Amino acid sequence: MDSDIILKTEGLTKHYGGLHALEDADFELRAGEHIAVVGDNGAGKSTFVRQITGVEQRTRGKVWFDGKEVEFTGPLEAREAGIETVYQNLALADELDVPSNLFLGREKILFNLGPFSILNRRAMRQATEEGLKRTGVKIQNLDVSIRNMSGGQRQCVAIARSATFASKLIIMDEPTAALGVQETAQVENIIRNLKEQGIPLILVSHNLRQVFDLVDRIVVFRRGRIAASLNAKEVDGNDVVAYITGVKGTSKEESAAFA
Ligand SMILES: Nc1ncnc2c1ncn2[C@@H]1O[C@H](COP(=O)(O)OP(=O)(O)OP(=O)(O)O)[C@@H](O)[C@H]1O
Repeated sequence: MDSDIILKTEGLTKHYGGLHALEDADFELRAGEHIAVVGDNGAGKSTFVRQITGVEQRTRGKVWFDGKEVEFTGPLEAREAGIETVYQNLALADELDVPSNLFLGREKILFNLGPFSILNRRAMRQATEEGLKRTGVKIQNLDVSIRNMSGGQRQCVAIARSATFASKLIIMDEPTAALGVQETAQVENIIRNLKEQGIPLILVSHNLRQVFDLVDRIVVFRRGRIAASLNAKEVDGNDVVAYITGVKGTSKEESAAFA
């Protein structure tokens, strides 16, 4: 396989009983590339993400990541391999402060005494500050518990967490769907920062303005299939909408079937 390719899927398919949510998806992501995954509601975008991140087991197909064929049995395995995922509904611990949330599940240990281990809070705080600086996330007070933060601030913590640990790939599924204008801009800046650092990204988004602002390539899903893979510089919003709705990229047989 071309060593420039970070992630590749071939014939990736997921059926839920008789429902063909994802069918034969061939997808490639290259080093440093930012790709948007777009499509109508129910087109199969999130299903595609879940098969890559080990959240579900695929029906068939192959996945290669970082030069190896992979079959993650759970999300932790994908994370350990270097894939960080940010979902719209966040997995943050309400009662904990920002550093503790950033290090949830991978705490820095000062003395390893099993369940009585002593956490290295200073090292965690320092790493948190570095991570936030690197990702451009501004959080006034790191000691405040997540419960007292706005939706946007929480989302920024989740994104900072993935950006801090992301070694090889970040996947964001609708990261700004629930955010206000300012918070959306902050998340978009983090994404630009990741691009500068050369960290590849898959961004699932319904926001075409955002997509054109941020990514190199746009992959359109329609009825569980990849309908197009477009260079963002060579197309406009009308082209993308035409693929999303099936005006373009639909075979004659499919048009006839749905006529
Ligand atoms: N766990 C599941 N069990 C059964 N059907 C499912 C399951 N998850 C998704 N589906 C179905 O699979 C299809 C694809 O759903 P998916 O969530 O991947 O779409 P999507 O493109 O992410 O849509 P949205 O933009 O609305 O999030 C839909 O018809 C959905 O109802």
